[in-house]
Order: sequence, then structure tokens, then C-alpha cells
Amino acid sequence: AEPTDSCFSNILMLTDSYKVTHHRQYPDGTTLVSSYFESRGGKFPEVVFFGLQYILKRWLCGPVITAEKIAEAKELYKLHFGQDHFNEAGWTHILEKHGGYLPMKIKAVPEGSVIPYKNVLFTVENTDPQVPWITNWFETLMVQVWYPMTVATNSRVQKVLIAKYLSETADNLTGLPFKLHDFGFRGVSSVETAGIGAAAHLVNFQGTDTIAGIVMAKKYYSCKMAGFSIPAAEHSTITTWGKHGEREAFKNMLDQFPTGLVAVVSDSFDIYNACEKVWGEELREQVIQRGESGSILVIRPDSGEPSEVVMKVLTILSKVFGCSKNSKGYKMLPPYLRVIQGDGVNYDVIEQILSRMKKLEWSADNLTFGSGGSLLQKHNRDTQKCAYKCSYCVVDGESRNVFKQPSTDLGKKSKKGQLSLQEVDGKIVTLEEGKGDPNKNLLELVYENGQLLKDQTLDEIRQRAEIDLVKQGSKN
Ligand SMILES: O=C1OCCC/C1=C\Nc1ccccc1
Repeated sequence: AEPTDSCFSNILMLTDSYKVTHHRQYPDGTTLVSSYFESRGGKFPEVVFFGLQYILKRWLCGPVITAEKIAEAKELYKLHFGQDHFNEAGWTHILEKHGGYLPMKIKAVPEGSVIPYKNVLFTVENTDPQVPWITNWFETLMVQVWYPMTVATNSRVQKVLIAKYLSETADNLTGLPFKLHDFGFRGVSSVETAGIGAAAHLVNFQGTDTIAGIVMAKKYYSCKMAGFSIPAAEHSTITTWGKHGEREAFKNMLDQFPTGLVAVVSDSFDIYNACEKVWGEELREQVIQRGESGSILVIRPDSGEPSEVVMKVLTILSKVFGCSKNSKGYKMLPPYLRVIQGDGVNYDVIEQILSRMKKLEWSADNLTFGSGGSLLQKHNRDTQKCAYKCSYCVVDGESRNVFKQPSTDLGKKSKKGQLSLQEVDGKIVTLEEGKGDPNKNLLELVYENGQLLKDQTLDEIRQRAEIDLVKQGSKN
């Protein structure tokens, strides 16, 4: 566990209140509770599993239980419930017998795996028969994996979409990793959310402005530099030059960043005038001359109906700077000029823009997208119906397959018995009631008794999550 200055450093207080009372609710003689996590369904038919390793490393590894934390929790729950419900004896047992390490075992599918929903993604069980209630104590923290998993899933679906249009209208897919840039830091609910959400996007892409994600990927996924960005203007660095200062402001951008890529938001007053008169006439020569060193100006609209604005900007720019046809016969701006659309972007808007560009014979390679709230925040646990349920237990030595099957919603039916994830006839399926072959279980032991047994890197995770580029390419 990392030295936290946060007030959330006592995991005895990082659970739902009702769970504090659950040790008294299991049948006497219960020695094992085994639970599992799945996406029961939802928006995307297959999910990218990502983010459990962060939760394990952040909260569950090492001697996380101490006498001080037990005392602090005991006091808090006495006030919270008005009675003594906190299981002081149980946690003291873990402290004394296990040195504060959690007697728990977790098997999970490798991170970055792309798994059809309705499949077990990880299983949890207690390793000390005296504390079976520990399995579901940590449901609260571990189910938060819904967030990075859903962000990675949604981000990947957009990668497949953009790859499709690139394979149809671009010379190659080289630019794909940078075609969806993370703009979401300010739009999420916390710095931690930004970190894990941005890291989830970086499973699929390499363009980000959410620095928290870089830090997260470095610290928890052994990735030295997970994402990249470029010098870019914001409205204040343009508008401070005055209503009639846009030319100076734009020229300053070219002067301050004479080589490489530079992005300039150009809609402060009139994006079309900015493209035609300022970039296209007043600064035209400098833009072209800059291109001689391979440098690129990225013009950024930031308002208006996205597909209409992008098309008008492309049309104006091609009029003043010219354009050529690529190997697929689609129009390309000169190599020193590109466009980035970062306003109102989501899956449907990307589809709308790229299909309209294709119809008007423009290559998708002219454009990059930025996405914020839709990429990192516009999700909830129900988007992929993520749930954690007990499927197996042992009471007085007797094994029991456990399940729920609500007559009022069979979609909430849970899996029974000991589960394993296996490939059967090329399909990934979940085998229930102990029917799986332990040697073919895709779930791997990642955590046992406070130790992380598998330390996965972002690099390997990216490979696992890679989309089928060949299939995309072959579509043209
Ligand atoms: O507009 C924004 O909102 C908030 C996040 C950053 C941001 C823009 N950044 C950027 C980076 C690279 C090229 C162009 C823009």
C-alpha cells in the first residue's frame, strides 16, 4: 500500500456500512465464501478487462490491517450504528494470525483481455476458514473496476470505428494511436478518477492531456511514458491579444513553436474567417514555410455543429492551401496542415463526421478527435451491468452451489458453483458448478494473502487489447 496522506487510508472504513454487520449473517459453520465479478450485459457486447491491478496495489497489498486501524474503525462504527456491530475479534484475528495481510485469493483474467459479457472476469475467496466474510467485505472496492473497464471498452470501440474509416480512406493506419486524444481531466469527478480513467484510455491510444493517467500508468502499470501531447493554445492565450489580435496571437504560436506539431484553437470569434483570412492569407507563407521542416499546424475548431464545422473548415483550407488525393483516392490537406475536433465528440459524432467526410471524398487521416466527458465520465456501473455475487460456499464441510434468480428480473440471475473461464470451440465461455478443467482456466491467480502474484505492464495489456487491424485493413 502506498503512503497515503488521504483520509481514506483505513480500508476497514472503505466498505458499505451494511457489510460491517455481515459476519453475523452467514450460516454458522460457514468456512468458505467464493464470489465472482461479471458484466451481466450492457452497451458493449465485449468488455476490455482493466484496472483491478490498480485496486489491488492501491488498497489490498501488504500488511493493510493494523491495531490502530482496528481501534479507529471500532470507534467510528460505534458512533455510526449506535451499537457494537464491528467485528473487532475477526479483524484482530487477521492481525494476529496473518500479520495484517488479508487471507484472500483472487483469480482474474489477464488485463487487456477482451471478453464477451456474461462471463466471469475474476473470482475471490477467503483462504482462512475463520473469516469467510472477508470475501464480500472487499466487493465495494473491487467492483469499482467497472469504471476503468468501461472506459477502456468504450475507448476501444471508438478505435475500431476510426480504424474502419482509416482503412477505407487513408494510406495506412500509422496515425491510429493518436486519433482520439483524452481531453477529460477537468470533466471527471476526482483526480483518482482521472488517473485510472485516463490510464484505461491509454490501453487503446497514446494521445492524452490527462497527466494523471501518465502518472497512474507509470506507478501501477510499469509504463515510463504512456501517452503524449503537443503544444496547444487555449482560448485565453488567444483572446488576451484582443478581439483584433488573433493574427498576432496565431503568429506568436508559429514563432514560439517553430518546429513539430502545434495546435491552435481558432474559433474565438469566427473559425471560418480565421481559416480563410488569417491562416489562409495573413500567415499563409509562414504556415507553408514551417511545413518545409516537416512541422504541422493543427487547426482546432471548438464550437458549432461538429460535422458541419469540420466540413466547412476542410473546404476552406483546401481552397486556400490546396489538397491532393491519396492512394485510396481521398482528399488530403497538405502535409503541414491538419484539423482536430475536440468539442462534443463521442462515438456517434465520430461516426457522423467520418461518414460525412468519406461521402465528400475526404480522408479520415486529415482529422484527429479530442474527447472529454464522453470518454471519461459518461459511464456508470450499469453501462456494462457490473456485479459481484457469491456463487459457492462451504458450510459445516458441505459444498453448496449458491445463486440468485429473482423472479422479478431474470437478467439478474447469478452463476452457480465454482466457476472457470475457458475457451471452448474457439469461444470464451464460463463453466459453472466446478465443471471447468483447472488446467484450462483463463482466470489466473493474481493475488494471495496480501501478495500481488502477477504484475502486469501496460505494454502487455495494450497488446492483449489490440484490435484486429488486419480485418480493418482488409475491408478496403
Ligand atoms: O481543449 C482542451 O480541453 C481540456 C483538455 C486539453 C484540451 C486541449 N488540448 C489539446 C492537446 C493537443 C492538441 C490540441 C488540443
